[in-house]
Amino acid sequence: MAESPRILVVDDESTIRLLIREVLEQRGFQVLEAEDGPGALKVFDEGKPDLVLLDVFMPGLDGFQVCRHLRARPGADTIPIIIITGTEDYDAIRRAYEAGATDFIGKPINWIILGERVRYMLRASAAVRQLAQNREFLARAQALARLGSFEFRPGKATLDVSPEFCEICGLSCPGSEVDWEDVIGVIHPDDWKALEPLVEQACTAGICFRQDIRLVTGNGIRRYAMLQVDAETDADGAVARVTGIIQDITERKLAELLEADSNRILQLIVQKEPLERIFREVARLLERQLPLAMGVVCLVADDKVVSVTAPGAEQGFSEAVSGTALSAESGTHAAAAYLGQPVVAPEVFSSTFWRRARHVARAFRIRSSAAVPVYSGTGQILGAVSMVFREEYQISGADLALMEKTANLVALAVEQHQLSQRLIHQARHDPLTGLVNRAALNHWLERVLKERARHPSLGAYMLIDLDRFKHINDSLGHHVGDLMLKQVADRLRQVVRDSDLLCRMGGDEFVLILDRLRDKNDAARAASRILEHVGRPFHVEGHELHVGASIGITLFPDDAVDTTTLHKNADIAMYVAKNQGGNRYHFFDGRMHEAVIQRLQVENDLRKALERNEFQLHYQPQVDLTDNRVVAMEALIRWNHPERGRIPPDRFISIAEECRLIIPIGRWVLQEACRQAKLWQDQGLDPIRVAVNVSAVQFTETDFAETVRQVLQETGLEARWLEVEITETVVMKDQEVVRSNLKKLKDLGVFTTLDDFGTGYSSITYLRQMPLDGIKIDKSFIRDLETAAPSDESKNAGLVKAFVNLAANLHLSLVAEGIETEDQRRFLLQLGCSRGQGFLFNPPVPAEEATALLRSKG
Ligand SMILES: Nc1nc2c(ncn2[C@@H]2O[C@@H]3COP(=O)(O)O[C@H]4[C@@H](O)[C@H](n5cnc6c(=O)[nH]c(N)nc65)O[C@@H]4COP(=O)(O)O[C@H]3[C@H]2O)c(=O)[nH]1
Repeated sequence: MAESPRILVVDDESTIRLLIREVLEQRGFQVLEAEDGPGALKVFDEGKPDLVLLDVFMPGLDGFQVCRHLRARPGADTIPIIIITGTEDYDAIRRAYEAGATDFIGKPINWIILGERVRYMLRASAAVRQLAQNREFLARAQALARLGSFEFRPGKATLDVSPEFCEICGLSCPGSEVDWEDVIGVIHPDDWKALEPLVEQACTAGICFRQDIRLVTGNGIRRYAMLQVDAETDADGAVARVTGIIQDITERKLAELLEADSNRILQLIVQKEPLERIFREVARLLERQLPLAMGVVCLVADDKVVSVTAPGAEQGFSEAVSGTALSAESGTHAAAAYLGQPVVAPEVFSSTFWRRARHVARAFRIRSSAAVPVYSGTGQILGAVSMVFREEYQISGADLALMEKTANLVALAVEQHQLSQRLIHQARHDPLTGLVNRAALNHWLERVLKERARHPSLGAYMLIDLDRFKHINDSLGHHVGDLMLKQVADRLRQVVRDSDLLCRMGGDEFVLILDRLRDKNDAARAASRILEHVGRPFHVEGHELHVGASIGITLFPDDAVDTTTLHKNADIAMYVAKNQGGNRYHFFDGRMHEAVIQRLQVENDLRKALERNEFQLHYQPQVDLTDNRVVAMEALIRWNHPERGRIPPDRFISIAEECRLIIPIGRWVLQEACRQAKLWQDQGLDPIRVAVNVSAVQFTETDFAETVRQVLQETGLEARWLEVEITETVVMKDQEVVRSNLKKLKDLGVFTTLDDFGTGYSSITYLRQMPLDGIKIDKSFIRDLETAAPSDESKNAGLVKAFVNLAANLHLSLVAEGIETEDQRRFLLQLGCSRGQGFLFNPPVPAEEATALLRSKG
């Protein structure tokens, strides 16, 4: 049950006090008494009454004074104090109110209404207390929600505002009233432009609105606020009052801004915008979040600050910071990057982080600063994000967290940039040599050609193709080949000037573009230097390797002004250089074109020749030099071209080899020769060996021996009647494959001979290692034998003698080819060579004639 209200009765007359007690206790109140002022204050403090009945006239402290003392007590402002005074004593009544009395009761006291009066006063004071409490709650709630309220009458120069309104706007509002002028003064001018017509409409037409605005307060700190405005109309429909709330939405707005800014920066990163532009946005993001700060983004490399982006900085700031060596004392940016951790300097001039950079701080009026390092995904420090303040500023944990966020954006941008730089580099460069590739060359050349169209000057397009590289690749493997190409690229780099462009087109083909030449001799000199550099021996994994180069040069704009034609021209010139034995350069000449076109024509026709049955085999006998008996037949291919007549093998074999058509053609030769040899046997002729020339390209196919086995099987010829002639270039190829194929042929029972012996490089070691059956001395050694008497020690005679001895030592059969005269035959016999081949005995003839020959001389 609620306790009954306590009433303090203060009167110096004890009878009055008694009477009042009587009346009030009957009505259920508790009564406390005091007979004078000091006693009243004491009882008030101890008894905590809910209402005070106070007589005005008392000795010592009178009622007015007691009333003032009571009101000054904490919590006493809402306690009803009823002054007892004379009814007609208006002066006392006025003074009682001034002293803080709630009401008065006139003397003589009307005892009947006293109780009612007290009860009413208690109820009223409870209501007032409740109201005050509500108001307090509201104010607290508004403060919590950062919500302020205001109202104004249209046309009036002031607004009535709540304390929170003032707090949000940064205004002092005495009497809860503020001038419109002051309010407009804190609204961002751009936002007021948008707001003014809305306020106008609210005042004139009662249109409600809601609007976000920016507030710029005295110390420059911006806040974001949301306004919601409502209008009340009077009975005539005219706007009587406009009320509204203002809410501080800075936190939410900054979070939204942060998200929007971050998203925009991410988009810039994805769009691969320049780093400088992205960093500017990052700095601006920081400044939008912390308007007092200046955002700075630094990149570091080689322990130095290499780039500084600070859009809000005064001129000269970036230059002053750029190049700073990283240390813990050269400013927070350098310290964060140096230490790899966040660094804060609340007071720059006493901070050790600025010890060696105070001049910068002084020059740019920096008072506080903080920085965080920018880490890459792999833990490498890329730079620092920092904020500097021109006022002293206490950097908070939230500020550092914000900087960390932006540092992540910077890291992302840098990594994305590095990645795209790498991709661009990869797309434009040859991974093996690091030189630019074909695509980049075309791009560059097109630009140069366009530029030259406006400002003509002489340039050269130089196609460099290595000689004998394929041989190195085939024999020593791709690994050695690759290392060799790298070394070639390095040597070419030494020759070129900065303004030239060196490119690897693929394989062993390089292009060098020389721009702005004085004359074509400049290009010739460059080509000579290249030949000289590339001609020196290379040392790769213990091998000493020799390659040369064939260089084709074409000039622009003289020969052509487009990339395709320039390349074609250089290719033709290179081809000519190669055909002349390589290790030389050739300038393009319009007449070369015809020759190359012809070559291409041959290649085209060759492709059709097999199916059109245009090949034929001729046979040339090998004879016993003592009695001219035919001991073997060499099959030699002929091409009967429908338009160009008979084309000798020298004119098409190498082309067929280059385009690998030699493989099907060679198989056809093998098949046809075996078929013919078997036919001769079937025709009752004495069996003889048929010798077939096998190209290096064909022989180094790993399944060559298998092809031979199949052909023998298909034609029914016994292996011992087949002779395979390979040249020394074959032996120099991939020796493992060659040895293995020779071994397989030997196992099959096929006879193998080394053709054109003496023209190549085959050493005796090779000969010993290769399971061969015979050698065939090249015709060039036979040519001058006739002029030398047997006793003469002519060079060739000596060599042939040596070959004879070598063959005997290695148990190899020996044949001499190209015997044209009787003297040569005799001489060879004297030297110990008993087998030969040549026009002296018979030129190569078609199969029918060869058959007749066998019939007559077999
Ligand atoms: N000066 C002179 N030359 C003589 C004499 N006796 C024969 N010859 C020629 O010397 C060449 C001998 O063939 P090779 O050295 O294997 O040289 C051959 C061989 O390397 C190649 N060849 C021919 N047929 C084939 C074939 O079916 N396949 C392959 N891969 N190469 C072939 O073409 C080369 C040239 O063949 P051919 O024009 O038929 O030329 C033949 C032949 O006609 C002579 O007394 N004096």
